[in-house]
Amino acid sequence: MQKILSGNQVKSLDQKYIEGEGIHSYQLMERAAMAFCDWFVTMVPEERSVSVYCGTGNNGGDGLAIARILSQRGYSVAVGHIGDPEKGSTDFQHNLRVLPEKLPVSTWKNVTESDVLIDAVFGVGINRPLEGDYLKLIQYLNEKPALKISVDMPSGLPSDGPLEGEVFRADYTVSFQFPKLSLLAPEHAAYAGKLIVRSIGIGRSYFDSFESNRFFFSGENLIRYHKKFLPSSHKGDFGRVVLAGGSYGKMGSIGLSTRAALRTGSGLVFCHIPACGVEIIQGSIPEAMVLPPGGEHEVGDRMDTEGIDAIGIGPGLGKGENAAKLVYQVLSHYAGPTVLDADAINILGDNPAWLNSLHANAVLTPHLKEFERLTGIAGKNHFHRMDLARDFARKYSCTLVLKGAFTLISFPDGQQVFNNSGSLHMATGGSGDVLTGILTSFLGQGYSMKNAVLCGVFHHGHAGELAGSCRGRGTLASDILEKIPDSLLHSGIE
Ligand SMILES: NC(=O)C1=CN([C@@H]2O[C@H](COP(=O)(O)OP(=O)(O)OC[C@H]3O[C@@H](n4cnc5c(N)ncnc54)[C@H](OP(=O)(O)O)[C@@H]3O)[C@@H](O)[C@H]2O)[C@@H](O)CC1
Ligand SMILES: [K+]
Repeated sequence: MQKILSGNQVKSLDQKYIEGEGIHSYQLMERAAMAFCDWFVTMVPEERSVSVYCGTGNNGGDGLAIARILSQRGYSVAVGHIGDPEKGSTDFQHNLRVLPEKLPVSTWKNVTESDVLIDAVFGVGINRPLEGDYLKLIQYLNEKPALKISVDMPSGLPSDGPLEGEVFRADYTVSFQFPKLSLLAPEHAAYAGKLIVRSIGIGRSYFDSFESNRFFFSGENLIRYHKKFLPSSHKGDFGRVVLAGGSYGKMGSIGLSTRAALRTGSGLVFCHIPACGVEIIQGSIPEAMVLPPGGEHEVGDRMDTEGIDAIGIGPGLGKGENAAKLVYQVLSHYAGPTVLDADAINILGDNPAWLNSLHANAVLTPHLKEFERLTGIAGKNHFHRMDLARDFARKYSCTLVLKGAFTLISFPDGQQVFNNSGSLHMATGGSGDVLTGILTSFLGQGYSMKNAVLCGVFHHGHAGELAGSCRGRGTLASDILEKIPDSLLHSGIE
């Protein structure tokens, strides 16, 4: 996992690395520019004209190096600068000196129209809202219909906090080494565009001395977090799990969780559902078993948890009297791994005193709205929500999975992990029910909470990407769960 540092820490990290490796700072800048260009050439055909807009700090220095490399690779490139080049940073000036003579350089106002705009005005050094000429430049660029790409950060966006004022609206942001925190906030997605993270070769050991409890997870070494099974393993070893939920008219949700648990490899999957759902579930999922139903249209108010390895509760549950009693029973009488989702979370929000029954084996999977109902606090922005999520997991010693683009996992020890898998096509009804089934399955198979959640959230997103690449906007939650086995196989999990 990659540690996320603040914008202020970036400078010291770079300094430490440069000293540690005995290289010059312009060499690190060259690597950043090279990483950008290696990605760029896979995206943009050579016939497209390119303008690079450069500030006079190191972000602008990156921009100049990018302009040089792209021109060497056959693109027609122009540079537009803003600010006084004479007062530019040392590495900006170095890159200005080594620009090829044929490459046109002028103030930004004199650059002609081109197909692609590269924004290298400000990176992590931004420390106040844009004004004057800088504001005019960004407003002018935002009006252009060209393909827009930001270097490290969209100019105007602070690296670790909410935006104030105008920001460059990128289609893509190529961020170096790790994503800067504010690129992960949903409210900044319209400025960051699609996030690309490229390594500039700074080894993990250089991050050790920097304080940060936030990490970015792209599924690297995923196999390490998975449990190994033996050829002699039998279905009991793969866990006995219960998915509890469903109500009249909402049986599909618990069906999706159940199928997802089966596709994730659970040995035995039981459903605790109302009587009205028995035929539906048994007819559609022959591999699942149904526990004796409690109510006609609603779940029973308790269930037998003897010999059960994990419980997932909430999808389609409703908020009736039995449903609430069942949530209470599971929380207060079952100490095993428990996934609480959807209406189970809403019920907890209505009964805040029950939160004290949460425990280290419990994981909650709210989306933003459910999280708001759970805490009773409407986060001011995503930075506030990140803190609220961290504090919630610490306070109740549980794990919290805040769903969305870059799903945020908060562990009881204060660590937070942003997940990098997933696609926009997962914003469809039932997608969350699939996650509940996956998490319940891994927990039932005996994974630790941390490993179950990292693997579960990653594969859920990856299965969503695979489904989205076949079905696009027509992706259904059932398409996502059908791709779980492919995602597992892709990571080398048999
Ligand atoms: N070796 C490295 O460090 C590497 C760094 N790399 C690259 O460097 C980038 C960071 O570079 P940077 O630190 O020079 O900051 P940058 O964002 O270019 O800003 C420059 C200056 O602008 C000023 N300023 C701020 N806000 C302003 C405003 N609203 N309006 C007007 N001026 C404003 C402020 O100076 P001030 O005015 O406060 O004195 C600030 O210092 C990083 O994102 C990555 O792209 C990579 O090459 C890898 C190696
Ligand atoms: K930039």
